Amino acid sequence: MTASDYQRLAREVVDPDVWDFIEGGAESERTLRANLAAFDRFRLRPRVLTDVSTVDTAVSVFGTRYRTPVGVAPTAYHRLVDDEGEVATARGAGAAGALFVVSVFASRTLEDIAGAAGSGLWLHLYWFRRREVMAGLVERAAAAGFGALVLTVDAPRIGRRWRDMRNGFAIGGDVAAVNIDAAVMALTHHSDEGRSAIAEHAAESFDAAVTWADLAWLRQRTSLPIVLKGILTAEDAALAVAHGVDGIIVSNHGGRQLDGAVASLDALPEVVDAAGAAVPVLFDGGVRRGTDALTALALGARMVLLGRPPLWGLAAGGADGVEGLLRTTTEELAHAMALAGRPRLADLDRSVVRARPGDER
Ligand SMILES: Cc1cc2nc3c(=O)[nH]c(=O)nc-3n(C[C@H](O)[C@H](O)[C@H](O)COP(=O)(O)O)c2cc1C
Ligand SMILES: O=C(O)C(=O)c1ccccc1
Repeated sequence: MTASDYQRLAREVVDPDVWDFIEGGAESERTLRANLAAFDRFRLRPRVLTDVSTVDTAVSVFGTRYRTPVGVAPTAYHRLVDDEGEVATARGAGAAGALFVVSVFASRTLEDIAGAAGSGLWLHLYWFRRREVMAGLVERAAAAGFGALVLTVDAPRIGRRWRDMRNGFAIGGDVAAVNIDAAVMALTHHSDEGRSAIAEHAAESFDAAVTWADLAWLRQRTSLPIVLKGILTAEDAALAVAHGVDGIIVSNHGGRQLDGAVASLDALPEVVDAAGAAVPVLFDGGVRRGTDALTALALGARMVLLGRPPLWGLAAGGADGVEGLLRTTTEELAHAMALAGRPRLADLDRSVVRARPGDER
């Protein structure tokens, strides 16, 4: 009935090393915990007698309408938890009318995923040293009907995730990043205790030298909207707008990158203020309930994305599990909107929330 029910069911069926990979964060996992705790420092200010007989959760981004502002964040290798992988996720998200951001490390082809999608898909990219690999992906994404590109900018290298390093975590069996040249991917399958194959692969293949100026290269290659994922400061939000990006995702990568980084929710207001009305600001990190989504939307997010919860849904029940997880969270949001006296997303603004008494800054 709730995300935590899916989490409990998923834990029973997922391999323990894969579970650590999904659930874990970087280093002391302080930012991972902070993402969740941040929501508890806000309280809601309900209004009454506003006619909440119908509640509308529909939202448009880049000209596409979604039935819910709760979408799926990019997460790698869905076949680790379900044989159909991203194809099942796409079916589930489509049935819920939700956005699905497909990871460049998806374990099904972009074309198969697009064939199963019933709602919008965006493609996430890391900046690879081999730019021809990126160029090829950008072309395929456009041909397959993806609606935007999401460039993740908080991972010039992969965070130190002690759980994965202790486990010698590697992508095993017949799971693979099938959209990327096998030669680029070889390292990902080599398991060695004390090291994470994913981190080693990234060190080889990601270009840590990219800067704002390089965005022009990507801009030149596509007419798709470009969204930067992993912005946590007003300074970088202003630079993003100045460099012509079309959207921003406030994110600390689910606490998997810079440990000690600000909780995602705490970064949201300054990014929204710096971006102004210029570009949509989306949000991820720690959203587990409808009231969490309501809080982030009230602080200015156009949409909220879920990282781990859809993987719980997928592991627990395939496409139906993803759909159920998204529907449940959306119903919780609609319920909270009704009880808060704000039946439309356009009614959500900062007057919906206040700091918990004792936590005023
Ligand atoms: C298993 C897993 C894999 C992920 N893979 C990617 C990825 O390939 N690219 C990316 O930008 N973010 C990736 N992320 C981060 C998510 O997109 C998202 O930022 C984060 O999970 C949101 O936090 P939440 O899990 O608290 O909802 C991954 C997260 C998890 C848990
Ligand atoms: O981005 C991540 O969090 C992540 O886990 C990952 C997965 C595969 C390749 C690179 C990073």
